[in-house]
Amino acid sequence: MDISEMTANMSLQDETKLKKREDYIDWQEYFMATAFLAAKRSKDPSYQVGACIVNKDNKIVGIGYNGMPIGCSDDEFPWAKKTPSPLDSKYLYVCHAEMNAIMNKNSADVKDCTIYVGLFPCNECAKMIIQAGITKIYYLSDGKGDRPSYVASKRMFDAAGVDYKQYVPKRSKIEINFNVDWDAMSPSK
Ligand SMILES: O=c1ccn([C@H]2C[C@H](O)[C@@H](COP(=O)(O)O)O2)c(=O)[nH]1
Ligand SMILES: [Zn+2]
Repeated sequence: MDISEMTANMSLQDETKLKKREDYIDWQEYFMATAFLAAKRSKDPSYQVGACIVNKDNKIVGIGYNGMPIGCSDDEFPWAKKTPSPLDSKYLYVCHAEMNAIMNKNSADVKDCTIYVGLFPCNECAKMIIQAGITKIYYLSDGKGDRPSYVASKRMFDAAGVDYKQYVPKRSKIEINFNVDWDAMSPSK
């Protein structure tokens, strides 16, 4: 056997020793990160909320973020909170992330699905979640939890048997780096 054959055999042995990566993101990290990525599309200057709906097969069936309805320009409709007239604040117009995720569904329905959200759902979203048949919620923050709207959400979820759990992330951030050196990733190099 010459040296080139030996080297070829060595690398073949090395190849067979290759194990799967260990630092991959798990399903929950993937779904919550997807919700957070969607939130980055939001134009709301105060709260960017994302939602990701997942079925029993771990397939994503809907994604949404808080934004103005179709045809209602992000530049023309208001983003203000406190205004003399309610017509000049965002509240009468903005579609919430959960509602958009449900409306954007790519499956016949979202029955028995799980929704991942950055912020605990408000009462209006709670109604939509219940009516859509979603049975589980993972939320990251319950930051507005003491407000009546959020107390009402919990009351409705408890009555309707919708399970809600705070998602505790394993890591504080997941980075997306578009600057990948694909050649350096090849194990044969
Ligand atoms: O369940 C919810 C609750 C709120 N949002 C969105 C709606 C708004 O764009 C912001 C909240 O703005 P505030 O001025 O802090 O009330 O968050 C949502 O998408 N889902
Ligand atoms: Zn809402």
